[in-house]
Amino acid sequence: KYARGRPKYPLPPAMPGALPFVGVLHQVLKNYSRRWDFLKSKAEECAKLGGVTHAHFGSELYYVITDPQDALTASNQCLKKHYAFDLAKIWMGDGLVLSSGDIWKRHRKLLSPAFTLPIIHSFLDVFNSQAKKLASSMEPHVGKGLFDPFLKLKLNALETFCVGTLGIEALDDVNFTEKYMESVDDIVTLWISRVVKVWLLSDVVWKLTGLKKKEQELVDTLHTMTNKVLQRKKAALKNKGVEKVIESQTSGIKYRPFLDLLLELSTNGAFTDDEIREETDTIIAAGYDTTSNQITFALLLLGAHPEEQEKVYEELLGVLGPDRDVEKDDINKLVYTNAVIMESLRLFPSIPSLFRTVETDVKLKNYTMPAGSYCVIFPIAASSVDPSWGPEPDKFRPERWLHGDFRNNKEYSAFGLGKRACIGRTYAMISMKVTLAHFLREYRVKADLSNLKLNFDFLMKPISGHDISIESRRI
Ligand code: HEM
Repeated sequence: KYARGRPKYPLPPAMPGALPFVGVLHQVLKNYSRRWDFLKSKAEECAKLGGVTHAHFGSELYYVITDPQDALTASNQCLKKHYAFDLAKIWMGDGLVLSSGDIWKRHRKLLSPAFTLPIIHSFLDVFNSQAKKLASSMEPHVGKGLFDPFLKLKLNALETFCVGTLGIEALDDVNFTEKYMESVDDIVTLWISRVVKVWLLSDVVWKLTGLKKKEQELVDTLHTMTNKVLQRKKAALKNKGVEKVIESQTSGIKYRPFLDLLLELSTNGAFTDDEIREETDTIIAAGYDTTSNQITFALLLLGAHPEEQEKVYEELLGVLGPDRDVEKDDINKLVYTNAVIMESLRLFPSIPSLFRTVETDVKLKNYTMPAGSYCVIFPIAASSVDPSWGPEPDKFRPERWLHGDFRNNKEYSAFGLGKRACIGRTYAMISMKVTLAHFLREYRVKADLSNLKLNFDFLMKPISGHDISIESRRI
């Protein structure tokens, strides 16, 4: 209490269950293996207490925010990430997700042209062929009972990235995606244990436990892999010339894949070689796990809601017929499919909370957060207890997206809020629609949500009970 000093401004209600000295530290440790249930219950309690609460984590002051207007203010005013994200700098440096201040502003401006709608439309060939590849890889499971589709979905999303966004024409190392994915999973697990088991935050302890060495080995593996890709790409561009553009067959749009654009920026001197590697690692890491995770949630929800699944199927047949690829004019016609994805993002947001540092005093509607505190913004996690989402906010009802009049910004909040909102939102939405379009025309999915268990590292993930079964639609 002494270390915390007297609060500079009146505090919002305390988060229930906080103890005088440790704040909510004991709860965080106790709920280590159920981190998502814990955070969600805190978000719901916060919503019931008016949308802003406070808690101490040791001597640190945290504001928990669920109120939509305050969430937007905090997202826009507190652009610096929480210090826990600095752990990942050893891997992603000052890539877009981790950087702040002028570096973030400059990189965001330079990278935004790579994520516009015409560029994403030009990836449709890759999205369609990858979605068909995914659907046929599921064939051996038809009629064979429950299986876990998660790994295949993840590998497929990572491969889609490599081929489409990065523009790597051939992956000669067939284990590239597996190796990359395993190393990412291992390093994230290390960091989460370091943040939650606070004694590991000491560099000395981190080194003594041997975990620092393990971390460095994983980072080296990831850097070596990205550097290899970059060198190969550079050599190819040197031979063909930087001006080379690819023409998409589906959209007819000429485009320059993400890596080519980055390398072009480096020839202009806008990015150094290190910055290019950092941004490449960042975009891959931020993109493949999120989309495959979200597709898993959408399949589980549809598997547990056969009526809604039939409505998606009917829409897909109506717009695309039984076999046709998704073309750019189809995307806006898949209204119900879109609603299903949005509803899955609302109920199971892959990134449910934004952790930020308060650098200068920030005025919310009823409270002021002092510089030096932190905020945890839940743009959507309390929606299951929020009546403004319409009837039965805790239930899967895609219809709410067809005629909902939600408060401003809400429909996008699963992709973050304000200036730092997800740069890959359009990529994610279109690639998920294409994946579902091929998968659901091929198979009828069944799932049981009652055993679903989730956990939360940097993403909210299904850890058990997410098996599905599939039957062919073609018989
Ligand atoms: C379902 C899929 C996705 C979801 C739910 C999602 C969600 C989010 C959220 C909530 C944020 C804000 C994080 C914060 O403010 O702390 C974010 C940021 C970001 N996302 Fe996504 N994302 C998805 C897919 C993608 C894809 C496909 C890409 C890349 C192609 C991507 C790249 C990024 C990047 C680079 C940032 C950092 C932006 C910045 O700080 O300026 N995301 N995402």
